[in-house]
Amino acid sequence: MIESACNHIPDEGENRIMIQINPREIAAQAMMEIMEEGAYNNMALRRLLRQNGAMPPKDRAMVTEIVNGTLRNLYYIDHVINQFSKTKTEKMKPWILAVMRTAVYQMYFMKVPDSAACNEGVKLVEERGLEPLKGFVNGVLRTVGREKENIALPKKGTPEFLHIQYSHPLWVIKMWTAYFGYEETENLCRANNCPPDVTIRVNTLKTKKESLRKELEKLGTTVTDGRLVSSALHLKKTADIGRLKSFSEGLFHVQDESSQLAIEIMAPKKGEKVLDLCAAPGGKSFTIGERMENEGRLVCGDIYEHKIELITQGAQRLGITMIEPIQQDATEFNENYADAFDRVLVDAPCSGLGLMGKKPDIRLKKNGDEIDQLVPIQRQILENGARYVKQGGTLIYSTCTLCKKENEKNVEWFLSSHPEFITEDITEFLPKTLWQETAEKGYITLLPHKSNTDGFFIAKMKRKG
Ligand SMILES: C[S@@+](CC[C@H](N)C(=O)[O-])C[C@H]1O[C@@H](n2cnc3c(N)ncnc32)[C@H](O)[C@@H]1O
Repeated sequence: MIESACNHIPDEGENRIMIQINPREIAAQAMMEIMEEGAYNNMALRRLLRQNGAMPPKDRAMVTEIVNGTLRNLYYIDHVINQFSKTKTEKMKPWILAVMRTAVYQMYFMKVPDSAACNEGVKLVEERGLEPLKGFVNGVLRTVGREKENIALPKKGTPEFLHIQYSHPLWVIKMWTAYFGYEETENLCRANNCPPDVTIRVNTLKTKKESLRKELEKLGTTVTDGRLVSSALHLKKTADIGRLKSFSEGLFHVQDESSQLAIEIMAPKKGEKVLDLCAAPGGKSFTIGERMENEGRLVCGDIYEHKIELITQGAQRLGITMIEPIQQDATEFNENYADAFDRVLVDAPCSGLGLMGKKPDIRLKKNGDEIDQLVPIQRQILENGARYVKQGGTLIYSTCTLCKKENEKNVEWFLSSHPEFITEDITEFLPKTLWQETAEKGYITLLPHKSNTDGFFIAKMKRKG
């Protein structure tokens, strides 16, 4: 038999060539793809970690920490580099910039000795054939290491200070200080810079919270209860979630408590007819299906065909058979749905500014222009969604953004043009710590530093009977 390279299993003790994968190189590569090629942070990371699957867990964790941390602190890091480098960051070669940024992150935010971060950075420059720039990188990084305590920052109390100190886009800081005030904005930005827990929703169709908790704890994961919703668990020190047996068995799905709360407020019931108009990748649909005990009708639409597959796969894993995934553009009216649903969810496409803690690359990829394009789409989807609600039925509007134009203003606009809808007091669904005056008026804005969730907006409206 001819033995192929694929089925040859080496004997014990047979010499094997071990290829060392350098986690710092993988991190810099991810940064280059995210910043230069516009790759999504989580996708670039996932792909590079998969391609370098031989890396031990400790190194995988290091790559993730360097990439997420560098993105989370990018404006600050660039501010530091630009203070000590004659060539400014926008003029640097992409690889040099990726190496410098990740090295400064290690020096300033991880407990990596300056000399190690600097030497490793210089090695990465050499290995990519950029030898002539070794001296430059070495010089800037050593100065950056020496001058840690002497970083000049914009004046405290200005938007520019928050922009650099907490690495959030200046336009967002200006918008938030106008909405929430300076102090609240500072607290919000600070909370966005703390690496978030992984939050999951227990699949109540398949298991109980306590038995899942025990299973996860056995693997060394630290598990704590949700703060807003009883079916939520927070996980720390968890391995790659997707590889857990409990995940493949469909005992939970990953979902922030803000999204779980939106469905608590929606309060779907067993046997009802429910429509989720912007459903992919399916998180809220899954929670709805579980709450409905898999009985009734649950139509889940999204405009993108490839995303429909995510809903189908997730529902299969979780054992939610009632879900009817469908590709459709929610801005177009569907006559078949008119007055047909007890509850309709419009979890609208939005600017995502509430996700800056979890997805730090959002800070770097938006400039605010998209907001004016999103508002008419959100309104059109709301307009159609309203027509699908039965008399006496419920309409939920939610977004994962902190932007009045997309949130409160849209609800105000909707109510002013739809006298057949009224808002519903949602206080009963909120823990006391989250009570806000607006809850009585039917809506709530979740701020990460107050609710320990993503930034999120939920409004509940009822069609008069
Ligand atoms: C905020 S995400 C929804 C998240 C989802 N509800 C969940 O909990 O997993 C918004 C979704 O709206 C979809 N979308 C954007 N424009 C749409 C449209 N015109 N019609 C339907 N879906 C749309 C996007 O593809 C995206 O998946």
